[in-house]
Amino acid sequence: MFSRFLKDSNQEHKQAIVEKPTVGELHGATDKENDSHTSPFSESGSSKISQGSGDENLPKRKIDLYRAIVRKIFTPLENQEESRLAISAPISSPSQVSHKVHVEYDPNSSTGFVGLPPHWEQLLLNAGIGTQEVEQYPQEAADVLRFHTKPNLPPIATDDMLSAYDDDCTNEELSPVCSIILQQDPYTFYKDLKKIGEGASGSVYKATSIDCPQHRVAMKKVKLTSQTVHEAMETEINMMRSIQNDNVVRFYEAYEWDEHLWLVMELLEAGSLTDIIYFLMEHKCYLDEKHIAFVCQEVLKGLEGIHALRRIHRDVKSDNVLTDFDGHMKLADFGYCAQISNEKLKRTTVVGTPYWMAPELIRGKPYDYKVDVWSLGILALECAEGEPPLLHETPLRAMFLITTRGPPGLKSPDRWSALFRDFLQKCLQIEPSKRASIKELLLHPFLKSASSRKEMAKLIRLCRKVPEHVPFM
Ligand SMILES: Nc1ncnc2c1ncn2[C@@H]1O[C@H](COP(=O)(O)OP(=O)(O)OP(=O)(O)O)[C@@H](O)[C@H]1O
Repeated sequence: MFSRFLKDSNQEHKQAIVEKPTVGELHGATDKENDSHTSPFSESGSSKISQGSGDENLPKRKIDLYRAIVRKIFTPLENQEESRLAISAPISSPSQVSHKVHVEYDPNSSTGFVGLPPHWEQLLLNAGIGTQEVEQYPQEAADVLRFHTKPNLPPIATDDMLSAYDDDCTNEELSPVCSIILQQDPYTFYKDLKKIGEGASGSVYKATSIDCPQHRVAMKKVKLTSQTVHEAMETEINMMRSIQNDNVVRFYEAYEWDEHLWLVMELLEAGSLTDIIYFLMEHKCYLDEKHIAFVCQEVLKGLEGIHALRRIHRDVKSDNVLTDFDGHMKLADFGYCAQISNEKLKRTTVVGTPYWMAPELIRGKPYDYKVDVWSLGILALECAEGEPPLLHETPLRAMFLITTRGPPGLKSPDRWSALFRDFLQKCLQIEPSKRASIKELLLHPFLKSASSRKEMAKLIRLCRKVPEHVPFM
């Protein structure tokens, strides 16, 4: 879901995380002192390393930057003749970057160097990634640039890395998706459409079945502007319809009509977890640990169902956790979901927000189910602090920091239980093999502190201003 990304880019909710009362203290809370807003990563917070030069320093800074890149990213070519070749795009994958892009120093050129793709230079500068950082982490800089400029997701890990779910895998063949897309006008079956959300690809409406008025649904309407859009929707439909899990939004049917595709699904009328988190932030409040444990438990159960089908969600974040007024939490948005058995992923769509992304994904390494575990850890931090780490950074710099710093953590760890800290630490391991599996996390003692669904429903109703005794219609 891109809506928040757009909002974030516009800096609309750039507020420092403050020490806030818990949900239990929502009423009558006293203001507490703000945390100093340090980087959630190690001591060298981003503010300390960002290159703060003004415009007057730009030419020098640019040349320094190029020099760093020439020296470190593009390994010197042994063949002198070859190294004299200037500009030879296109940009290749990072592992071959030195073979495809040759750069040489030219004191007569306005910038100092030739051969560096200009948009790379501009991207680094705009993102505030400084010379020293590039020098220190040349390969990471190359990786994030490659990912940012050519955001094909890296290949999924090969089968021998995926033993975790082999036994209970039910990777059944699905009927072709086109056979379940009805070529009919959805208005024949649904009425009272009311817009409830807007996504990157279209709008989402709630609606009522004409035949069965108790049956209320959510309908995502996407304009079929190209074959790519059609294929992306087919992927989403295919993923959704194959997963029957209480913690995954249910797919009902799809219609193709009048150059639009309509995806009809279960209605989660209380909106996204982001809405709950934002409401609490507006009231200088955050989720209690028991509510965070509940969220983690529900997301883990959803992921367990997805992974059992050898699929990876790849976009776990609060925007994609939908809620209802009975306290249910379900994973939504399968636009990025991937089927493990596909040896090479063919997606070419621009990748969404990077703040929840696992380091191996950004670095273009083969990856597996553990990317969802990392994102769950970021989601838990988001619940605790109102937003994911690095949200104040540009996406490119955030990606760079995710790959170069140690795992993110809580801003004020002392305020949280040892069990929660341990849970986070198990999710947020840089090395995927050291990261806990979904099964291990489902057994983690932190989840024993989870609130009941009823308590969660109470909080959701409070945040959405729906009285407890009123059944929601
Ligand atoms: N099943 C649903 N029930 C209730 N609300 C929903 C449902 N699905 C989506 N929404 C709401 O509609 C909004 C947009 O959803 P959508 O999935 O289109 O977002 P997106 O991920 O940004 O878009 P896209 O998939 O096109 O990238 C969500 O933020 C959510 O609040």
